[in-house]
Amino acid sequence: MEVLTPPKLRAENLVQVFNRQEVLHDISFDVKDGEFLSILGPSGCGKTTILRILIGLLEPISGRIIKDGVDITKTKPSKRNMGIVFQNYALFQNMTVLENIAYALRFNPELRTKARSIAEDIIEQVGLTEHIQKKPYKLSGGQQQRVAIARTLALNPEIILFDEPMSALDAATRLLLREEIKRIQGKFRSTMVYITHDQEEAFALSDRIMVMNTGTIQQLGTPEELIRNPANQFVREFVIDNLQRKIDSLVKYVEAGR
Ligand SMILES: Nc1ncnc2c1ncn2[C@@H]1O[C@H](COP(=O)(O)OP(=O)(O)OP(=O)(O)O)[C@@H](O)[C@H]1O
Repeated sequence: MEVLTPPKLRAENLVQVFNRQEVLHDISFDVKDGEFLSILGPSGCGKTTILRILIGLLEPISGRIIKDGVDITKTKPSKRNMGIVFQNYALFQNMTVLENIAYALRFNPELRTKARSIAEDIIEQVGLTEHIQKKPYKLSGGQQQRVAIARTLALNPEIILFDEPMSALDAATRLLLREEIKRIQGKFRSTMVYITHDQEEAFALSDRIMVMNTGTIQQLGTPEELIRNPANQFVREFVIDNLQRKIDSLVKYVEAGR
């Protein structure tokens, strides 16, 4: 007999209003344990608002957040066992890489006594050992973002949320960091929710993609389902046509070099 376990995370009928404008219209979705789910959509469609509600920085006007079957809608962010990686890294510039990570651990009673060794271990795992005593401003954008990811991983959260973590980086660094995130997910098996407006990034990283526009879910499916069976005109244009244009320009570029 199949045992029904609740999803790792469930958003139920979320509604959000800013300045009397409804920006999220009855949003419901599940994230499975160990899944990499991207939320993909154009600027202003409500992606960051969903993320802020998931982590507890914002209370929805109505709707619930359920983690492992437990209602956490009113639980403080620090008690949700979730981590977040922001687009601007949010590192302390006056602290070294090691101090940045160890500092995050100081607030966790179970981890604080082992802060230094946990920090050193995680820094090694993301390949930053040679930079361990450097201040963030001495590092490239990609390296700084790896420090921010390491800091989140060090706290061993069950769920990691990413808010457009690559948007400040150049194309080559984005590719490298994308590989790094994929590797980290394979290794740590954490559940990840990743916000992006970049179709290629969502397709490269995700088990499933939730496509949004103007505060509504347009489609939620695997990359293959989206390609084979786009739910509507918006998904066709925003996702499929954009990807096709990228492929076409790549082909032209390669042919021009022959
Ligand atoms: N604190 C706020 N006060 C007023 N309006 C807000 C606030 N936060 C977001 N909004 C509005 O809510 C809508 C959704 O914003 P949100 O930041 O969630 O979109 P997004 O998809 O993450 O966009 P982007 O990719 O540009 O960050 C937008 O119209 C935005 O202007």
